[in-house]
Amino acid sequence: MADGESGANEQSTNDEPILDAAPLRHIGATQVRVSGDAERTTTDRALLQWVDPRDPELADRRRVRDSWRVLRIQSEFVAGFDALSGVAEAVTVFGSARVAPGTPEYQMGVDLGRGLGEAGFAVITGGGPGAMEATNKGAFEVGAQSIGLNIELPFEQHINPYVTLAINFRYFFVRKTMFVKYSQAFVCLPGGIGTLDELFEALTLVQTRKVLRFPIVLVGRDFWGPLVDWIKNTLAADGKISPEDLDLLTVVDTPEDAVRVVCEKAVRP
Ligand SMILES: CC(C)=CCNc1ncnc2c1ncn2[C@@H]1O[C@H](COP(=O)(O)O)[C@@H](O)[C@H]1O
Repeated sequence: MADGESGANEQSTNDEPILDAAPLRHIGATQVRVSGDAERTTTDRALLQWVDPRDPELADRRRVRDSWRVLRIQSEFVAGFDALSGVAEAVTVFGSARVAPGTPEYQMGVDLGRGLGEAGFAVITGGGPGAMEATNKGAFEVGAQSIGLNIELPFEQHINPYVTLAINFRYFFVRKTMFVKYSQAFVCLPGGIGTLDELFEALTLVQTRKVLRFPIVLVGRDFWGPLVDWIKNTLAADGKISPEDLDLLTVVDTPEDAVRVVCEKAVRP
């Protein structure tokens, strides 16, 4: 039987509640499911698992499971909408999971969270460590709503302790919808593949005008400059994007500048 399609594996992730939306009141509280099994499956993995359709038993099992899976996906959307419906003005911040506390990059996240919080925004992050934690910390310290949209991962994962509203998602694509739907702007701190994925998803939505007037701010000119140069000198020069698409990104040097750009460009009620 293919990994991720076994009843035992399904059991291990699906007995748990889909999400915990109750506010966390204390630093140190966590609401995320953890597992000591480093190789446990995840719901996303089970969904995307390839199954040999020439094996009639497996193919049949997949057909039935995938049909029912739709209801689980639906319930995750419903629960996410429900938990976040009261969020008024928010900014989503992306950034590396690997930034260590005490470093200048971590401090940049803290300053960004503080600045956004002081400007009246709730802050939404992926709820994980590194830049996510730093940003939630800054928001938390100034009493702003500090939201963490956590994702089930195949290894042990804790939501960071500075989140006041924690939501645990099984499906990446459901979680990504929430990042966009409940914020007025995206700010990207330096990051890796996860951050780039989130940045380019946002860019695509703005470029195709699925999302209107949605500033995307990149903090750290040294880090982001070469990527922006490549976008300009290769993508635009080669006609793969329009020259005006370059205006979709704003690169700044400091968290203070990022907050200023968000305040200038985001649509606020
Ligand atoms: C130590 C470690 C790898 C923990 C991973 N734990 C995570 N928890 C929550 N969101 C995450 C995590 N890893 C990646 N992401 C998502 O991808 C981005 C960071 O990925 P990266 O480090 O740039 O590529 C974040 O904005 C977040 O939304």
